Amino acid sequence: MELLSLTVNSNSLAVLQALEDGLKKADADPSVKAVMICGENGKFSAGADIRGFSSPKRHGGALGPIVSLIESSEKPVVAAIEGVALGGGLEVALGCHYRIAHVKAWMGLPEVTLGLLPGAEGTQRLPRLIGVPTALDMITTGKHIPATEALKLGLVDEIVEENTIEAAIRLANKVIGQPLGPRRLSLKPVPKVPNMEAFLREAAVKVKQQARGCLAPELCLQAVRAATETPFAEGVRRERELFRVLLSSGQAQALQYAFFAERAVHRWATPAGASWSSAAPQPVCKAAVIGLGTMGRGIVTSLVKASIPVVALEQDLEYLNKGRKAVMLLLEREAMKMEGGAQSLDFHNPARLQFTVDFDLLHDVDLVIEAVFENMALKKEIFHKLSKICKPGALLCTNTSALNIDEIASATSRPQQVIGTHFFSPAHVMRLLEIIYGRHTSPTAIATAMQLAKTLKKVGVVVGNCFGFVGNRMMFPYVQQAVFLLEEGSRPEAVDQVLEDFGFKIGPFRMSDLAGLDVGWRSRQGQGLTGPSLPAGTPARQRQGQRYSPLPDLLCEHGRFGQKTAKGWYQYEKAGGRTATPDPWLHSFLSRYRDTHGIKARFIDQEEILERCLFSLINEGFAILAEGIASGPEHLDVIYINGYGWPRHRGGPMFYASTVGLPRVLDKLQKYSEAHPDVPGLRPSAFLKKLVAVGNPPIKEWMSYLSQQSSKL
Ligand SMILES: CCCCCCCCCCCCC[C@H](O)CC(=O)SCCNC(=O)CCNC(=O)[C@H](O)C(C)(C)COP(=O)(O)OP(=O)(O)OC[C@H]1O[C@@H](n2cnc3c(N)ncnc32)[C@H](O)[C@@H]1OP(=O)(O)O
Repeated sequence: MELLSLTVNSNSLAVLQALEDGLKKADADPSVKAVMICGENGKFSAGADIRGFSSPKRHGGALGPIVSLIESSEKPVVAAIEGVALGGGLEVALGCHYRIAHVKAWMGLPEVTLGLLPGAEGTQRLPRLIGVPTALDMITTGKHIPATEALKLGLVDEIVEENTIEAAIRLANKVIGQPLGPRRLSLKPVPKVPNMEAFLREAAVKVKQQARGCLAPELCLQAVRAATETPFAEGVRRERELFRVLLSSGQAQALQYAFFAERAVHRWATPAGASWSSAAPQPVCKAAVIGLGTMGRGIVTSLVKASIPVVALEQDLEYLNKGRKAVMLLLEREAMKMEGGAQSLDFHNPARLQFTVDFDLLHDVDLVIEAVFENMALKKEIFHKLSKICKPGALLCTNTSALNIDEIASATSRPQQVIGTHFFSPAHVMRLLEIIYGRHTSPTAIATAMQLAKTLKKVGVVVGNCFGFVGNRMMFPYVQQAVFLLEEGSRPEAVDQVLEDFGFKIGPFRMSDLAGLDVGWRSRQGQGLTGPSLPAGTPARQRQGQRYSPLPDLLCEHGRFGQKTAKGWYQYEKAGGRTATPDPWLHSFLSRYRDTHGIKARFIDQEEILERCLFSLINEGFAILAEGIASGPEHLDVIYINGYGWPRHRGGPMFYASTVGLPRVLDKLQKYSEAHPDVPGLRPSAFLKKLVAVGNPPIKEWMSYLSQQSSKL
């Protein structure tokens, strides 16, 4: 026997044991001259079993000593990397003396995205191999890189287009007898960077800024710093120490929950019994987008990037030309980020992207996404037209953030093919796609929309039809509380600061200025909450017996729409400016408003701001679950992480509630509700009360406490 081949697919304990046994056997057998390590089924390894980290039987630090064992082998060890080599998988490869990869393989150390750091000596070996700046970037972002880039960085020795294993065996045979010392990464010095200390200091500031309260990137940096300051063995000790800190942090649990939640939402189901397991998607070979406003432009860009031919339609030539210019600009920018540039997207080819004002050109598309503004009458008119023009079987999607899917579907002769696809702005960037089924939507339509999400590299989450669906419905009470807090004595910058310190990318007032206050104003006018249709004599701060704040309406009446008018909850340097500055005008406006309404301003502490905003949002989440609008808390959490800037390291609002403890959430809601009896959003939901009454079960058991009958769908 000249060569021993070992397979290492997932780093389960059994695989690790087999790896150790194999290596020891190879070392002891004089007929073995070299060792090749590969994966099974075309994949090297996706790293440690993530579920193992939360298992009570977890086996701490099991992989590092095996990587050392590989490296210290007296016989050359070659890694044959196919598919992926991630996390512990790449660390195993780093212990090998040579690495050879298939051209289509991907590599990375994504532990940071799970709230951890590479815990099998990867933070010490990678900087020695590819240098500190690149290693630090890979370790603190967790990004996956293609084999071609890995070759350029020196992470692999060779890439092949054909059989990786045969190529690895050839390489192993070639290097038999060559000295192994220079191939052992633990013996290499870390390549020098001019002024390493200044480099690391600057990197630490950047990492901290980007982490927004997430611990793992900072500790990753500390581990890499140890590689630059201490001998290998000391660095490994430091890596283990930091790994243990992260492993026991709540953040790692939240991030690992988020990892599995994003995969769980693929397995969608509706209360009527339709599900991913029995529904098959229809192919989408050609699509159309109606409306080239902000949303339509992003959606067209997304489709073109996913290589789906698109017909883009506007109401007249003026709007069409404006939309075309904007789409072309977006596509040029996207193409510049891609390897093949504009050619790879081929968007100047009319077979790939066609602009028109002629509805008849939609006769052969497989899917239409209507993205006109939020006006029910207009949407119904368009859907009526579509059901006459589009071929039978074409999926008719509406991009709406709140409107009733059933009412839109009622304008067509084929409601089973009508579905809501709620994109988030900018639609070519944001990962979330909320997919809303109506009363008549077919399982095939849902499966096709989910497949579309995957093709567009988005996370599709299937939800039921109600005002605001899941995301915006939970957002309403959150924003409402934020505004009530201003009435009672707080300021926009104070509220935003608390929520940004919690980890939100942007607080509710900065968000409102960015989105435009006029959007909500139009919607409230449509609902008769403000504007000319409001009955005379309606109290300023009450609607249907409930507390209402006219503050956002008053700002709109003053022409303060946010960034676009240079004034909103903040002031900006110019119309369209991005730098929010607290506005003295707004502060005195708030004082006058309180005086007018006889409100005595009080100091509101950070705890109250956080709890009233977050717990009212969470409370709505429990109501949504109880109504069967979403099939589990993970769905709500995935929506919030990917669409609303919720800090991923807090796992989403429902996971966060589970970490705070449901009894505490309930207690606080009860307290705030007693203080504000005219605010239904603070009244604890029946489902939350039930979960507390049954003893605060773990999040994965929540749905089992809902009886079938409680679902309204
Ligand atoms: C080591 C012994 C185990 C005991 C633990 C004790 C720990 C102490 C030892 C410390 C050593 C540290 C070692 C190391 O530094 C730490 C790690 O390696 S952490 C893991 C790092 N790896 C990753 O983050 C990869 C995660 N996976 C992915 O990115 C993707 O899944 C993929 C591999 C790129 C494939 O993508 P897709 O083709 O799109 O497929 P899916 O994503 O849908 O996945 C399919 C299916 O597989 C499940 N899965 C994937 N990877 C893992 C994994 N590493 N552990 C567990 N499960 C995994 C995924 O959840 C899907 O299943 P589903 O959820 O749908 O049922």
